[in-house]
Amino acid sequence: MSDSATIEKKIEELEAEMARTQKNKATNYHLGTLKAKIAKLKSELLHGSGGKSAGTKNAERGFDVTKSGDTRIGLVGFPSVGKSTLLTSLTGTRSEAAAYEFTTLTCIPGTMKYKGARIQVLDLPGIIEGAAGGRGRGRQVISTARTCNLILVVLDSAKPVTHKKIIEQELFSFGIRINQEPPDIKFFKKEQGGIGYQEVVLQTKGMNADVARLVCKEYKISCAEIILREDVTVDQFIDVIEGNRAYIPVLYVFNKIDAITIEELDILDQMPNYVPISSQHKWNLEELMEEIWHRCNMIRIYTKPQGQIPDYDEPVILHSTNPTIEEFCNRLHRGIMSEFNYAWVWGKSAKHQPQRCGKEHMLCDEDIVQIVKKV
Ligand SMILES: Nc1nc2c(ncn2[C@@H]2O[C@H](COP(=O)(O)OP(=O)(O)OP(=O)(O)O)[C@@H](O)[C@H]2O)c(=O)[nH]1
Ligand SMILES: [K+]
Ligand SMILES: [Mg+2]
Repeated sequence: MSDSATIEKKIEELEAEMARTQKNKATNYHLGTLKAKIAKLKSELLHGSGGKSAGTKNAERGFDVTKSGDTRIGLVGFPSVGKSTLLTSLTGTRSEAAAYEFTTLTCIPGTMKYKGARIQVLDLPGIIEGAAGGRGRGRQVISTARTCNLILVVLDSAKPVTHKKIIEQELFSFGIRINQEPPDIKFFKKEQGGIGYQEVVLQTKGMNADVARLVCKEYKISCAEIILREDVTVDQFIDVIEGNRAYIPVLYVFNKIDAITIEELDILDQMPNYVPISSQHKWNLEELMEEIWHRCNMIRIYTKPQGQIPDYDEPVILHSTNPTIEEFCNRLHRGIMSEFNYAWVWGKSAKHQPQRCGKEHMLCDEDIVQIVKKV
């Protein structure tokens, strides 16, 4: 048996053992150890023993496409669901589309402009079950997906919904955590002093000091400080120890709605996080772009040169994770910060119109900013 087959067999055995083990207080520790063992083996399967996590090793590179624009989104899905047709509809960049599977064999980038933002869209080869484990170009596809700010999981409306689960599983096993925030856990290794464990919030999902120690033991960590600041699962704790998880929002795109009945469409329409479209007929693309805009968490800042009206055509795009004046200046052009004195701000973030602000001030969508330089 090959190495990977041996590991897969071990994982299967452990998973079977987990399924047999009743969930209760007495088995909690045992389940924690099993989970840690499985996580470790899976990581070994993906990255070879030594078990370093996804994305760090050179061998684990995605397609070599330079990042451009204000944000990056990736099209991930089974073959022939219409990813390339969608890229062409959204960006105007032609990516070959055809009725046979695996038409696209590499990553094709395009750019779509929306609300003044330049959004890089990556068309990717189709993936199938087992992609993360090394089938086809799957690993390269998912490595590339890890570099995106948003993943569009493209589905064929007429195909079984199990496809969605399979794609999610593939992303998951490559360390991508979809539509969830990184858990609020502080974890760092120390030179000595054993395992320090603190709960800031009452734990109700299986975590406690003993489970934490058992999991650490599995990872051969003997000295570390652990502070749980929210109610977390053992899996979330393992994610933090493994490190290198990518927390990425996902939007589900149901394509080819022209091929289903109105009744079927009504059902799809009620699902959260879904946008039904037809990329071929360009149906509902406006709603899709609006949803993309929301999930990319971008904000538009208009610049106002002294004595002139603001430039509404070319907003500066910031990510709402870091919407400071300093970031705005750096986006305008490097070097501006050395001349920065203060800024006038109009809009939602200003307490009065305009407000005089320093570089730490947090901006809101559609604020107007005028930079005043040192004299
Ligand atoms: N009816 C219908 N067919 C579509 C739609 N979008 C794409 N197609 C068709 O579906 C087939 C596959 O489209 P592609 O764009 O090549 O799909 P893909 O996901 O890029 O496929 P791979 O690159 O092979 O993974 C083509 O025959 C398209 O014309 C749609 O909205 N409705
Ligand atoms: K195709
Ligand atoms: Mg394609």
